[in-house]
Amino acid sequence: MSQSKRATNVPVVAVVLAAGFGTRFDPNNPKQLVSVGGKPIVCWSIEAFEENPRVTDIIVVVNPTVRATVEELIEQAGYPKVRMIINGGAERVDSTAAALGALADAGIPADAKILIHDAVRPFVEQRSIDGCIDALDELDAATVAFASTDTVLLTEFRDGRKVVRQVPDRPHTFRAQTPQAFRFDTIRHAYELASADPSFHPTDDTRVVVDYLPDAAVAVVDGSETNLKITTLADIPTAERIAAARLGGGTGEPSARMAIGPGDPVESFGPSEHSTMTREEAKARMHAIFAEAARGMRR
Ligand SMILES: Nc1ccn([C@@H]2O[C@H](COP(=O)(O)OP(=O)(O)OP(=O)(O)O)[C@@H](O)[C@H]2O)c(=O)n1
Ligand SMILES: C[C@](O)(CO)[C@H](O)COP(=O)(O)O
Repeated sequence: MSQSKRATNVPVVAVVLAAGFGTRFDPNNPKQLVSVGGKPIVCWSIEAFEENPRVTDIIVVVNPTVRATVEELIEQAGYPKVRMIINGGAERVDSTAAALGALADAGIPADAKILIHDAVRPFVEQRSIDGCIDALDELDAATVAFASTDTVLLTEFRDGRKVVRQVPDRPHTFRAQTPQAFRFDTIRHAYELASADPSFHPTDDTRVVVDYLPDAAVAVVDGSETNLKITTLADIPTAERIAAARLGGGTGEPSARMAIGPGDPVESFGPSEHSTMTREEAKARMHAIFAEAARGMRR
């Protein structure tokens, strides 16, 4: 655990991955744009990080299908921490790689804390976000996860049919959730190593670290049943129930806390988790710092 020397007062950047095509949901109705509780799913996810005072910056990863709408939603809401919207790639891993490239181009410090989140997990708890940020003071990687209540079966194909290969002890099995959090240099290094392997198609970022940096322990941070990933249409009624509970019978409109005015101070990009800037200053800083990355994102 040589991480004890790592700085704690560093930028905390949330990467919201919204570049998927929702093939299991409805490819003609991008799930990240679907409203639950009257609010688009991608907005719930962005707001989870806007509302956490320790998160300094947010970047949103999109695909061409949703780009214009996501841009409009962000513009309308005026999310002050959103620094850039970049194009993702064909698979989730490509979208993460695009975000890491943009952050490198922007000169993000090596020890920055990067929280990578599925846009389609709209109800992540603040305690899980905080847990990730705290865990990175101890280890270079962390994932939110929820203990499995079912026994998990590892399977394989044998003689043309699927059979059980192994039954791990249930107390050791967890369902991976997001955010998954890393020191920037750790996840960059893992992705560099993985990029040399064209047959590697991980569905999450933790696996990239586990497979390519086996010495880097990944902390497990408490998730929740409500940190649901909206995968198919069948998840929508559950999502509506969670949204209703969150909104406490309200309208589903963004909370007063989100209605940040142009001159209001906000927690913003900087070397500190505690620095404040006005929205204009934050935007100006964004343009300066991310100019290079912005050119790359429009490739
Ligand atoms: N090329 C991709 C694929 C996925 N994602 C994001 O990764 C998260 C988790 O992915 P998943 O639920 O699998 O979403 P989709 O890839 O959209 O769904 P499907 O696999 O059914 O196509 C989502 O927020 C999705 O937008 C992404 O940014 N870029
Ligand atoms: C990252 C993830 O949310 C962890 O549960 C998940 O792996 C993402 O996508 P999937 O393709 O639906 O597994």
